Amino acid sequence: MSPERSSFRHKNKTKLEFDLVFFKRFLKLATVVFPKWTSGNVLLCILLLCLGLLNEVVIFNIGYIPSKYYKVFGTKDSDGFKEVTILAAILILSISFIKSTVSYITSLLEIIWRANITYSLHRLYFKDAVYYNINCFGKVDNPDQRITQDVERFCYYLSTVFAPLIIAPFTIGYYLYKTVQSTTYLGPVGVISFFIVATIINKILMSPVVNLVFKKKEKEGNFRFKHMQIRMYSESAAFYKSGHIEKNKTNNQLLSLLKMSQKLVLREYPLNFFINLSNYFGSILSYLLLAIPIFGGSFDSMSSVELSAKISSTSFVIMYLINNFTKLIDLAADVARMAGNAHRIGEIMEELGKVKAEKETTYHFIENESITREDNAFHLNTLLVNSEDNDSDRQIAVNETRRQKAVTVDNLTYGPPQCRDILCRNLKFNVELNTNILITGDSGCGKSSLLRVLANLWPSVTGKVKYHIPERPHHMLFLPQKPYFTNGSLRQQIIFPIEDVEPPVVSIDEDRIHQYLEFVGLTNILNRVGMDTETDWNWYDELSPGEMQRLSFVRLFYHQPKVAALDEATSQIGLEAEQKMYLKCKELGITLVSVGHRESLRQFHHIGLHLDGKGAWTLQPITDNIYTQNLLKNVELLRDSFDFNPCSPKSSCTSGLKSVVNNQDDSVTLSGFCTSDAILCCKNKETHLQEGKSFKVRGYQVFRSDRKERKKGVVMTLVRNNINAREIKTYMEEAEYLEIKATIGQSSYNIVNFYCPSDKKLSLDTIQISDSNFLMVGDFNSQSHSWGYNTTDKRGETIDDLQDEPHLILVNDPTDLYN
Ligand SMILES: Nc1ncnc2c1ncn2[C@@H]1O[C@H](COP(=O)(O)OP(=O)(O)OP(=O)(O)O)[C@@H](O)[C@H]1O
Repeated sequence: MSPERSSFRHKNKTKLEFDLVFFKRFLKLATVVFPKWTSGNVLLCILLLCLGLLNEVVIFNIGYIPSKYYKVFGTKDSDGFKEVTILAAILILSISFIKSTVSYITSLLEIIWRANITYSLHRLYFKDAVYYNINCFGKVDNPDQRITQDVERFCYYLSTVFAPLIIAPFTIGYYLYKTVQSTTYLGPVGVISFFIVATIINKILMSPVVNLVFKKKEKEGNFRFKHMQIRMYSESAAFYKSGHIEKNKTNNQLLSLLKMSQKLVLREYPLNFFINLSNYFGSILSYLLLAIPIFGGSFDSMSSVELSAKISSTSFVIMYLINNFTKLIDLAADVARMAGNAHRIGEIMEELGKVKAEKETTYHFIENESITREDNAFHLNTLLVNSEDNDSDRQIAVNETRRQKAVTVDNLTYGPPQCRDILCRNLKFNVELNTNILITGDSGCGKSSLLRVLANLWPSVTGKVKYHIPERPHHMLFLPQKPYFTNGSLRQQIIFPIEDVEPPVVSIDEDRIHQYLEFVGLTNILNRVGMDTETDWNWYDELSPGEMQRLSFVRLFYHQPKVAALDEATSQIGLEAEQKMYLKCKELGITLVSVGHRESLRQFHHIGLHLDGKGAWTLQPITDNIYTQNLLKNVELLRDSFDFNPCSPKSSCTSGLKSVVNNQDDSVTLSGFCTSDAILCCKNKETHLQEGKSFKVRGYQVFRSDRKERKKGVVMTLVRNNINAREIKTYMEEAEYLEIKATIGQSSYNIVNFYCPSDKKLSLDTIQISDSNFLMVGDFNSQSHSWGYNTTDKRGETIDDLQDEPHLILVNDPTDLYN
């Protein structure tokens, strides 16, 4: 939150005064400061009260010591002198003990109160990401400063005024009684009237001070924030050589603070003037009060000696009473500062309560549902769905899933909180395990915002997000656009957001962490800082942006959540590293919801969600990923280069591309080979070749299966001569296929050339699908929405099912439907 924004938030604020609102807030704080009557805190206050009273008694007696010395000196009473000296020594010891104990208890109370208030604020602040909402959207400025500094100042001023305030009723009561005894009603009435008038004037003078203390605190926060900003982004600022601009901006913040401080001291001036006036007026008030009976003739009957004695005794108690009242008036300045701070804490407490309540009303967590395979499958290559599509059947097609659902986004409309802009309307989709989703769209269209809504950071306008998995790090983890690191050791960064155990447990995790650090290329960091060294630096200053992203991936690999939301999590690392990270996620079975602009990300995702930023969206299977494009290109090359069978039409030679590609690490290499100028392999069906009749293509090895009874011939695969290939299976019972193993570089690929005439059984169960590097090309004589037909027939369903389990990817050339 920028300082400008924080001051904007306060433009419409009502004036904060020493009024009812203050008393309400103060009472609320009192319940936090004194949670129970029996708490140690209350006992300390009682002890403080007792010591305060004792202090008054001792001071009172010390006041008599000089007169006692006069007396013993006057009578040359040496025994009396010793007694007075011993008494004086005891009183001095007592007062020293009492005063230092009072000071100790006051400081102790200050610490306890600060702890109580800060813990209470932390409880509200760190609950359900309220800290995020209050910092981004809350209506109070500088929450951090309120919690760290204003609470400290409030407790300091409270502890300063607390002891005098609790003792005052007792001492005032005692001296009132004494005054009544010696002066009848005149003394007390006069002193109380003085106090009432002084209090009213004080209240009038204090209110603007309270408001200015509040505003000064805000300016202090803004000034500190500016320095914090420079501290956090010093390198970026230095690149811009922006020292002079930042100096001006920081000086402006300082100027604004100084102006406010000036205003405050100016407003404090009349208050201090009145406090001093009250003090000195109080010192002669006793004589003014005595003047009334003296000049009124009440004491006319007394002799001058009696009158002197009367004046002496009466003025003594009145002065003591006045002194007690002026002590209270003296506190006015501190009370004003305490009130200013109390307003700031009270306000943030109220705001935290509001934000927390709002969060609780928009929280839609659903406990793990039992999910049957039947109702949870997702047709990967299902129909394209978009926000304008009102055909419920088509939408059902998308939502009709056979995979395990992790998150359901149901009719979601969202936009920035407290803002009328809508970023996306009526969004519907499921996040399903093993189906990666890529969210794309222009900058500012609401991609990250969607993740914010998924993470319950932003409320939805309508619709909801349902979680079918718990929102815990090993089920669902978010890697935000700006990587986050807490203070602490390297291990603590990796296992975050789980807390480390003290001392760190050396377990199998240790090996895993080392492995992952090595995998992402961060062993240098481990060597530099060690695993458990408590660092006192800021991780943001120590790591490069790319390293921060790599370290975030170590965190991801460590937790291995079922679902991870990655917000441009690879934007600072190269394509090769990006591929490594994504493939590792696949290996670890982490389903990804990624936000990103890079084209290279498409290959790792199955569904694309595109947002236009104006409310519209489209959800589309990603079939034009890199592999597909390369393979389709390959088909084109194949068509242009060869006509293997002069008897059959050219198109049947290549039969479009209805293949099933197993998307594993090395497929990139395979697709690379396929797109190279040389065609490495190609397949054909219905060769029209007679059994045993020789057929050669220059530069290629020919693998074919012939069948006597099929005039049209069967399947044939051609492989470049320089590739090591061998036939590993020929199947001819119902459908017919030929499987070869081709070794390219370090990798081997199983390539199945498949053909099933329409009158034959599909026989897919006879095919052994290997874990990786598996390519199946064929004509299945079947129809499915998955490859662009309007209907799905039985065979289509069977083929849809085939891809599910081993996570095959169906690649389709939509322009060649018939074949
Ligand atoms: N805290 C916020 N308060 C108000 N508006 C916000 C806030 N955060 C983001 N926005 C606005 O919401 C819109 C969507 O922001 P979002 O961060 O989702 O964009 P994005 O699509 O992820 O963009 P990019 O690709 O640049 O990261 C933007 O117009 C942005 O200004």
